[in-house]
Amino acid sequence: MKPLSNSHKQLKGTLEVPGDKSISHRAIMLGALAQGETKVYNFLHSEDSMSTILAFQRLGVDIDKNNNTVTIYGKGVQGLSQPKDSVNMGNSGTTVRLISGILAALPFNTKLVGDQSLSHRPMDRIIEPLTEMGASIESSGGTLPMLIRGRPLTPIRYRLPVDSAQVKSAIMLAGLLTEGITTVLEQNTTRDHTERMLPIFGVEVNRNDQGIQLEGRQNLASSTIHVPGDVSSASFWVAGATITPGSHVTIKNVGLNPTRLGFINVLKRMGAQINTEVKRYEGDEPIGNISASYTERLTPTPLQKHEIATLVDEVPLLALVATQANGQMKMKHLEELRYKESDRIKTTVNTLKQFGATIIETEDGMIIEGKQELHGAQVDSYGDHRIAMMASIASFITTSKVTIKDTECIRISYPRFFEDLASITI
Ligand SMILES: O=C(O)C1=C[C@@H](OP(=O)(O)O)[C@@H](O)[C@H](O)C1
Ligand SMILES: C=C(OP(=O)(O)O)C(=O)O
Repeated sequence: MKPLSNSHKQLKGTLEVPGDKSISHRAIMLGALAQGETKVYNFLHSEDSMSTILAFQRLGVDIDKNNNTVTIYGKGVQGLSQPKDSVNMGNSGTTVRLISGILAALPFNTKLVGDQSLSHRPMDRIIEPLTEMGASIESSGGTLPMLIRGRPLTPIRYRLPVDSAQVKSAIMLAGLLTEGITTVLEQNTTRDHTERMLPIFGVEVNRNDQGIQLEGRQNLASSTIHVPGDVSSASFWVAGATITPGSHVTIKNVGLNPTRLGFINVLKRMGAQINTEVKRYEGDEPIGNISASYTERLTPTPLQKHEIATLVDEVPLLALVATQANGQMKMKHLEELRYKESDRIKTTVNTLKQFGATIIETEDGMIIEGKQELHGAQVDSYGDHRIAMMASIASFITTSKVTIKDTECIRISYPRFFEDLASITI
């Protein structure tokens, strides 16, 4: 139980958020496939990113972690070997989906398992294209546990039926270990960290109207990765400052990759006072600062289908912000939210309803009435880190105390969330 009494308090100050989760996962994976020593700086120390380190250690790769600096002693693709036991993916969808692309093409068998939430999430979205490449994957009902019998694959040209960077990356990683050219076509742009990081390890990736193409069996050279701050973590402070009177926050050294900026773009469209400034590049990733100030008048705006993937993890927060906009906000095209750590359409609607919001669930989204005064309540995190953090931010605008059941799950992506919150609460 976490009690939060933040009514009449403000968010003020400057902070840095921990390293990007998506980039941290990918740095471990590509470092493990490369030949030689790869250093990863500002690695996200969290349960999800640890699931990736532990998985590659189980596959025979030596990895040292010293605070937020990780050293991977890659021995090339040959450095990976059959694990003695099943490998636990914990709560991490990114770990299981990306690693499956690698394991499908390697000459040994691996059984992947996960926690209760992950065991309910759909894996058919990767089983289907990988099977088309010739993979042998056993799973009952398209969920974990999954037995992957690795073998040589054939390349494919695949049009993604869902806007998912995890599916795209799984196919690219399988293609990387497969003779020939693999092509992935997207309906809408999803986060492109895999495409941006592969060239840093010496792999050529072509991106044009023909899709994303890569030639398999290219050797990866070891590299150095500096992970930017996670813009999804920064979004909690951006949302908090935008809706809480008197607030102003600046988040420094955060990733500003355009495929991740949907939440900030939608907030700006609603009239929010937010500035972003790219200061430098690390590898091919833009890094800079974000500042956000309280905005009294926010105007609702419809969400476009093509922008959903660029804000997919920020929807619970966007719904909270929408309760403070002047009018009704309809959010559609959100069916992917049903397949996250919780059914985030349901859990967002239930949580905001408990705070007194007028909000209804629709098949593919929600309709939110604004502007509403919210009151305190005791709410459940549903074991979902993003719901727990959204409810914590809500405590700044509720008229009374918010208590959140099970905030342990925040360790999945942002272990020092409450320390950072305290540092900018006045
Ligand atoms: O590729 C990634 O690192 C991620 C992709 C997204 O999932 P989908 O690919 O399922 O949309 C996102 O929700 C997740 O937090 C991280
Ligand atoms: C959906 C998320 O992550 P994953 O799919 O990796 O579990 C998330 O972090 O919100």
